[in-house]
Amino acid sequence: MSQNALETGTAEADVDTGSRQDSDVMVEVRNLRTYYEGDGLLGGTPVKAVDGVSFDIKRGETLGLVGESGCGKSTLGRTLIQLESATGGEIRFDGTDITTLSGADLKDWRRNAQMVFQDPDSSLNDRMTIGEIVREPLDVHSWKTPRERRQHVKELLDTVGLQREHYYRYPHQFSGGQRQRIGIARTLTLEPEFIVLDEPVSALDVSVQAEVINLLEDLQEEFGLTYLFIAHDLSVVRHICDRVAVMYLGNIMEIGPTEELFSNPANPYTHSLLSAIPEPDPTAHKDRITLQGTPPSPRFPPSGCPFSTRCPARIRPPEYQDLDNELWHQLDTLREVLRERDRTEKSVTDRIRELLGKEPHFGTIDEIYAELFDDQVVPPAVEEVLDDAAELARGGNEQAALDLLGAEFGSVCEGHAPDGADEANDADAEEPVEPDYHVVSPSGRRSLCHRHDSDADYRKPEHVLDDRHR
Ligand SMILES: Nc1ncnc2c1ncn2[C@@H]1O[C@H](COP(=O)(O)OP(=O)(O)OP(=O)(O)O)[C@@H](O)[C@H]1O
Repeated sequence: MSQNALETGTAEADVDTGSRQDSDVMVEVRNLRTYYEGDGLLGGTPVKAVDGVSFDIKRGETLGLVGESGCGKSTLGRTLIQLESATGGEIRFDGTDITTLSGADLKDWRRNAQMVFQDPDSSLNDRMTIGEIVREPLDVHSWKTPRERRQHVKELLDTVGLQREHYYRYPHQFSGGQRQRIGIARTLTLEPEFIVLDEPVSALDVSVQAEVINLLEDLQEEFGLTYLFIAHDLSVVRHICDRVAVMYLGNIMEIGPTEELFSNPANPYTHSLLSAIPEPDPTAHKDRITLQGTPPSPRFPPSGCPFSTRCPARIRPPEYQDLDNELWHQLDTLREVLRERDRTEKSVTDRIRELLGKEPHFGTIDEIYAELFDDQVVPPAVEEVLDDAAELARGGNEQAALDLLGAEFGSVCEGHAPDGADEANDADAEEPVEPDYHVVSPSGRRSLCHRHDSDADYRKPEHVLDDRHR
């Protein structure tokens, strides 16, 4: 935990209010979107890597960013320091919207924000000495005299636990951990205030990871740094981060103080993610939540809540409240299977197969039904819908089958994004609209889920998830 956060004590209580007046806030992100333009083969549909996120980062804190591979963590980190251009929204650093900077202003600002990469080798040129590598940003910015630059670099080598003599050596003469230290020294040359750490220890041996983490913590304290810490390893995140943002399909699903979020998650996606952490005590009872299928393509995100297609706590329509859990799960699986087939058809390979008049290698709808429902007692009302959907699918109209199943078994989760995120994700909106997250704890922790809606009488996510394992 950062010194700053410890000293401010109560500061976390208003951490997610998004108040522009809060002088402790360094970075304000509002309705940020970063899309990668599609290529011609996929009809020019952009990849919505970051799709309308809003959050603050406080000065001196470490904000963790977690989520499955491909959910947009790196893109978000890269956009925050303008290595990627935002498609829309705002990123305010100390009040200045940096998405509007260009030319000399942007170059000047870049000194304040740097990035440490997962693979130090990618940022270390093997033909340059360590001194040259670390000094390069100073040269680019014509910082002071060459002599002062050399002196500064040698001091930095000291600071990151290397030796001054290393100045004249080459990257290949160093171990992975030392190379990451070199990358960190280079990051520090221009005395940035904000650093994006993108999986900074994932590529290192476990024994070295702790050393580099300790170094990052020491540097934060010494220089008053603010970190965005992107990581897969949730135990490292729990150790180092003051707050955590949980990302799914380009959206932030939950954000709040680390310990609280880990010990009492609110969002169904956070529950799922945390349930995958191995339990140190093998006798402890813990149910792993296995999510169905793979995350949807960020080119074709689902309507409504981004997590709706895989959410184990998806809200049911009132008439199916009492349907057997297992059967409900199988109905969800059927929809996911049909969606996957639909999505797969959108791949380049299948488009080509289609053009060549070849059949995709899918099982028939009857085979899928047999696997899913042969062991189930299916009430007549459900059976009727299933029969109609099967008929449509057999006729080659799987999208119509999906629509029918969606109309019958779908719910508010698929109809609307929680709390105004529909508007937040409206790429045509002139002004950024901040999604109105539910505040789920006195600390100001926020979560994006219809089940938190106090106007509706929904059961809490954790109760629904508990039931699934009974
Ligand atoms: N330059 C690019 N052009 C097109 N699509 C991209 C580009 N970079 C990333 N993507 C896509 O954007 C989405 C988000 O990728 P990103 O790397 O930001 O995710 P991530 O959460 O950091 O993943 P990982 O944990 O695997 O690094 C993915 O679908 C990815 O394929």
